[in-house]
Amino acid sequence: MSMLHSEGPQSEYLPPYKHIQRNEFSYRKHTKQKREDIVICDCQFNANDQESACGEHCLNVLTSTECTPGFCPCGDYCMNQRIQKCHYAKLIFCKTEGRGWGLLAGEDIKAGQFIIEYCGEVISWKEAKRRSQIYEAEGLKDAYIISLNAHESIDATRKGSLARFINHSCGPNCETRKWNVLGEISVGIFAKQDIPAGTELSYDYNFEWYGGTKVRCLCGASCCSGFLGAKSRGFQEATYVWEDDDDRYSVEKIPLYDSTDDELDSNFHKAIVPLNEGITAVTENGESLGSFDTDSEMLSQVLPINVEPLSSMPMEMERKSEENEPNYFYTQNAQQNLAQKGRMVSRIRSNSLCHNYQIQSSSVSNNTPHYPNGKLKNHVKRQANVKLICARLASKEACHELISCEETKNKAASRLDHLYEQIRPAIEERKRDSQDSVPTSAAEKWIEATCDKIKAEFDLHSAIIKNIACAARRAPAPASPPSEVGFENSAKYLENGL
Ligand SMILES: C[S@@+](CC[C@H](N)C(=O)[O-])C[C@H]1O[C@@H](n2cnc3c(N)ncnc32)[C@H](O)[C@@H]1O
Repeated sequence: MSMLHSEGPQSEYLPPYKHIQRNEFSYRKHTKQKREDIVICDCQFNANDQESACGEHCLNVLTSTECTPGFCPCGDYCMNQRIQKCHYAKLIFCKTEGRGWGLLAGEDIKAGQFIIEYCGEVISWKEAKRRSQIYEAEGLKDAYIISLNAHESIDATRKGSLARFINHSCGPNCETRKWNVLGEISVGIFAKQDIPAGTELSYDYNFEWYGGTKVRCLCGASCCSGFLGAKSRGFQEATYVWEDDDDRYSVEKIPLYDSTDDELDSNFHKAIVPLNEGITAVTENGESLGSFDTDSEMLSQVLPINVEPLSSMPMEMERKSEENEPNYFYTQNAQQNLAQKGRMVSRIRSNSLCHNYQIQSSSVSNNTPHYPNGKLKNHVKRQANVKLICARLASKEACHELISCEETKNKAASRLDHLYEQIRPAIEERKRDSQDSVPTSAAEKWIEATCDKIKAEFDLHSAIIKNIACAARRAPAPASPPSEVGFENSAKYLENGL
């Protein structure tokens, strides 16, 4: 691996990370795709028709599933293996003003085109929460944890692909989409619109904000919500800044950053830059600084970096380097201006919003209530605390009944979540075309599971009411166990009342 050093004050420090092009599974094994789970499409390669080899009509493409090599009838011509084969768009790595590092399109990108996979370590949701807190305590300002599904996240903080550098915008030109790739879900970054070369790439993080200092969003979009994560419920409940007639910019209580506090000592301005296959570093004059090993472990290179503030969004930049470079680092002239970034404990939700869909995971609710003035109600869906209720019930039988109802309800909820995860890629892929993209058989299963869950919730609540209400009525009488099962006669009573 060749190393380049710069002692000049014009370069800047980038915390090192390991560059990976596949998700790493640290807490569980990568799911091995079973033969019976492989769907073989009926496409046939026709040299005169580009779309024939797994284009948009391919059965697998329609369900956001990549074809499996060795099984696809189109063989090497199959165009539906972009994520697994890392068929990424050309990208330029750059320094932005106020938002740290970013990625630019290194070529014209078409609407709908796959750009790059968001790779990192696949970790459990619990671990993601734990790491977020550690990163915050360590003073890490940038958030790189993205949600993968209801139970897992991708952490690109220490290991990741170049997608980790794509910044947030409230009016983004890209979006995340989930794809089934060889038995696992992958998060791909796709263009929402045609993106000219040199434009900064961005997507809406849909931050799940749950603490830490609020960070002002510097995306520059006209529809900017003001802060990273401002649309998330956690943020709204904490600040009430998200109202219809909103005056969110006048919320004095929200601490903002003073960029002068964030300025680093200029002696420390070095670039330790991650490099991967096909990436070439260039100076602002387009002069190549060399190419680098493709399989380097810790991709840390020290490059001279000059930084220029980027004035407008989207950032149209002049390409100063040679054409036909696959990927490269772009360096710009300018003043040092370190990112005005804030600490936050947050996770980026990748496409977890279902927009107009009726189908949604059991834990998602679109019906967040508002007061008539548009202000968000502090709405927390209360869950019955069965343990607490049981602790106050004298009858073991009553406890068993409640616990069993709760188990049924939990099973129904996790079945619904599981089903939702299966159909989510199809829903999210085609969110603008309604949920017709979900196969009828899957939709039927989903409806059945939803009914089961509603019934289980109803059963639990009626069991609670039955046991508490009857017990309350009988409280003055000496305790006597019920003789028959039935609403009146099955009264299991509270020891002390609730
Ligand atoms: C996934 S990282 C993106 C890459 C990051 N800019 C870097 O230098 O590594 C996300 C972090 O970038 C910063 N960021 C991204 N978009 C931003 C925006 N629109 N406004 C302000 N900061 C932003 C925030 O610090 C955020 O936590």
